[in-house]
Amino acid sequence: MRVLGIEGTAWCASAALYDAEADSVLIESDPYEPDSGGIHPREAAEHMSEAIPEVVDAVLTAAEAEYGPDAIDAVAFSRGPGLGPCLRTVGTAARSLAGALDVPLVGVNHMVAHLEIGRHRSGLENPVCLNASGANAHLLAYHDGRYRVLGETMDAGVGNAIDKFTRHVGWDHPGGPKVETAARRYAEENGDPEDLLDLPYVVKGMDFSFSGISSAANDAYDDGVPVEAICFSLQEHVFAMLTEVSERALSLTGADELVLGGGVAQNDRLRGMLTTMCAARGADFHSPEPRFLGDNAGMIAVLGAKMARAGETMPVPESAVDPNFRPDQVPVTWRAGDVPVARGRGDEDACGDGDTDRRGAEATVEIAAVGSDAGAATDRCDATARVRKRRVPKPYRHPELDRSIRRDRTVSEARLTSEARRAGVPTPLVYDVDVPNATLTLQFVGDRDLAAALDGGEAWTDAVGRHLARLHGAGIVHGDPTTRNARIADATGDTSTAADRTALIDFGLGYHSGHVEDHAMDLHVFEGSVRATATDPDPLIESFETGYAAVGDTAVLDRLRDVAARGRYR
Ligand SMILES: C[C@@H](O)[C@H](NC(=O)OP(=O)(O)OC[C@H]1O[C@@H](n2cnc3c(N)ncnc32)[C@H](O)[C@@H]1O)C(=O)O
Ligand SMILES: Nc1ncnc2c1ncn2[C@@H]1O[C@H](COP(=O)(O)OP(=O)(O)OP(=O)(O)O)[C@@H](O)[C@H]1O
Ligand SMILES: [Fe+2]
Repeated sequence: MRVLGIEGTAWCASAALYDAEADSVLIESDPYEPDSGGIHPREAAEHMSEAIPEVVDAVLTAAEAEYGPDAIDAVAFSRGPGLGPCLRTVGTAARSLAGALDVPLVGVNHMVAHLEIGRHRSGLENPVCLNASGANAHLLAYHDGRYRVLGETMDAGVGNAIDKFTRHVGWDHPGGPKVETAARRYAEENGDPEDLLDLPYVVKGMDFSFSGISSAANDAYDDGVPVEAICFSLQEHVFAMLTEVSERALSLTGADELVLGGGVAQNDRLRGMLTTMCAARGADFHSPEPRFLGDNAGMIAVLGAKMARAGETMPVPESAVDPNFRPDQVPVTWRAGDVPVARGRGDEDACGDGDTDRRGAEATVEIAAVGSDAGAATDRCDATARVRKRRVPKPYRHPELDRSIRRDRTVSEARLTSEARRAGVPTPLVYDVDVPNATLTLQFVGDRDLAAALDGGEAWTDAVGRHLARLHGAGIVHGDPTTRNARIADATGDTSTAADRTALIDFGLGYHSGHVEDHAMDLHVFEGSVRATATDPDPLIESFETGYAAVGDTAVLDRLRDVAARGRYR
């Protein structure tokens, strides 16, 4: 099968020919380069009108020269997300070409194409995918016929966040490559600088935010901080955030493969951090070659071929473009029969057979009976046992950022675990806090992570809802309430209520806030983790919300709807 792909969601007018038998890809692209500032939608659309026919013509001519008049078996195009006027130009071109050639039409989701190209090029079967592009940033994993969004930016796309800073300092679009060059020069000239600017580092579960860091970088520039120093710190913070959430996604799903995609994936420092993180976890990492990273029609043609083969062609009347097309709206029929990536790791038995070590995304956890050395094998996993949780240094992170993150999270985890307990939320007792070693000694709670008991676990999710409501009532935000950060006791024969046998752990991302928005974000994180790992998430989410409503403020549930709707691409 040979597919002609067309891309033109924002800046890159591109056409490609994918020959599936030979696995070869020919790409012709013509980028729009704004004279000043960022992308102007009207200018971008004008560029598409001129450039799309030219790149399509070039590819079609080359195809027919090589394969004759029947060179093309299908036409694939980017249906969204992207800028409406650009998408419409591409859609019109694709429809008329499919009509003229009398071949089927395939409407491709641009974000799914960014991730599928990594899977295709690497041969990795079931990876977690980090899309780091201009207008987007999200983590995706295949589960039950869809790519689920495990985490995403709460505001700007990662490239746009960087470009916002370069516009402020008067650099041409795109700014990302210039920041990379300036940061590299700064590192070389200063011999791996020890100091970093103190910029916002915001992760909430597997979601993250860039709006604060763009503004802080602009302010630093206005205050006279050298621009290269800002570029260096900006990269260290932004890419560490993306690497941290990727590690959380691997940990939550139990996956051991990661692929990277999108224009920002061309950045060496980002690729370096992800390589280091994956190596430390024993996971495989792949990032395709640069021509498949920034927007390009090659990835559209490759996914188009997979979709066409699975019968995912569309009649012209149904082929309208969609500027807000989300990756999780796409039925992933070309992977039918694949096992879900989200296996859930919580089914490891933390108490059995001397399995005393656990490894989360951030910390190593050792379990020990009282009186024995932490780390020694034990069968005493009851409430008298202790866990020693140590936040290990992360070699991918700049050492100063790493130190401050581990210290701050250790301190807040100790404080908030105790405060939550005083507010009536079951949490472990805190026995010891060793700040220099980022180590906590905590009471052992529960028998299993909730992640391992989700099937039919409505009573447990109801309990988590109640506990979060009580926590929020006390002005505390958990910050990372996933199914791996709730422990349940179901093997004790205990007849007390599920709420009494459900405990919250891991308050390291917690903080004080009475804001409805912050409380709603906690609910959003929990529901995201249920959706990512449960076979049948809806009843679990329903009972979670019922539990929350029974104890807490229903305005938070109303705001949750807004938070979920806002996690759409701007
Ligand atoms: C919807 C679609 O139109 C959009 N496309 C898009 O954002 O273009 P993409 O090619 O994936 O990414 C462009 C971004 O990638 C950044 N970029 C390119 N090279 C970079 C580098 N070496 N370091 C950092 N950022 C880089 C640019 O600054 C720009 O913000 C998307 O995929 O979100
Ligand atoms: N107090 C505790 N009682 C029983 N088990 C615990 C306790 N603390 C941690 N664990 C176990 O260790 C695992 C990792 O701990 P924790 O979540 O605190 O670390 P983490 O590195 O932040 O992990 P993650 O990224 O998975 O949230 C938990 O999922 C749980 O199984
Ligand atoms: Fe893109």
